[in-house]
Amino acid sequence: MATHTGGLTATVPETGTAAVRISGLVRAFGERRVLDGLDLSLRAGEFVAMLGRSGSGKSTLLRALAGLDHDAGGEGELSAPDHVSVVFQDARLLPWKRVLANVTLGLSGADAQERARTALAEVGLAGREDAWPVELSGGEQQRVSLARSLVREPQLLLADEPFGALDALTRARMHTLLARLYERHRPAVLLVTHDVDEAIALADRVVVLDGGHIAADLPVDLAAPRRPGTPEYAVLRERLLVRLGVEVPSG
Ligand SMILES: Nc1ncnc2c1ncn2[C@@H]1O[C@H](COP(=O)(O)OP(=O)(O)OP(=O)(O)O)[C@@H](O)[C@H]1O
Repeated sequence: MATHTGGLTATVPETGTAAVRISGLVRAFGERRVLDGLDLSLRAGEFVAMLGRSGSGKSTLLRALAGLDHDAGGEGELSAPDHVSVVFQDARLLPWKRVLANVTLGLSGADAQERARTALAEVGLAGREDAWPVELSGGEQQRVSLARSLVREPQLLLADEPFGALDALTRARMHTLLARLYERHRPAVLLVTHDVDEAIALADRVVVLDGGHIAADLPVDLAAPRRPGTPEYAVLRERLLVRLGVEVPSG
């Protein structure tokens, strides 16, 4: 199956090995080519974190992958699975629906409610099904958003700075939760983050978007648990920071 949007070709992968295949992707706003011949592939079940300076085009890429960029008339090829789910920085829950109804929204099947309850239990929110979104903390709302995504068993989970608005302690808890959910469900994940440590903690590979293309693509070959403080961790962290244009003090 293939759909065409302007010059951009979107297709469903033919094999189970590649969840995402992007080749020569161009996305321009006016004269400005935000994505400029971008190539990127994700294997099925692979967890990739994407870093990049503000305005480098990370959200633009995610929107294209999620099929949300209706004006995309760029060049290149983009191939993504049928079942894609997106988690944003804000949970985007419908305030007039209770928690369970937010998770079941758009779900079909007689067991939709039961699946939603299971997903809520997985993110630690059993018993909060009847709460209104406004009654939940930011971290709890983001957990509902994760449950809403995972109950759909996506082949590809796109996450756009999902923990960026949370405090450090809640963020650390969310890392543990996401790692556990990933192990259980095994979607391919593309996580956009500004946090180098978050990228190293969670991903199999970290890519840096710069100048409209993937400027660095580094595997995270660190033994678990990945703790800051080991020489290998420090080397990878520094390479990424340098690639992001952050001055790293020597010595
Ligand atoms: N609809 C649009 N119209 C015009 N310009 C846009 C549009 N969407 C994005 N851009 C521009 O494209 C560039 C990349 O934006 P994008 O949101 O993808 O960056 P980002 O890397 O996600 O940034 P941040 O890390 O700050 O969230 C920015 O300069 C932005 O102004």
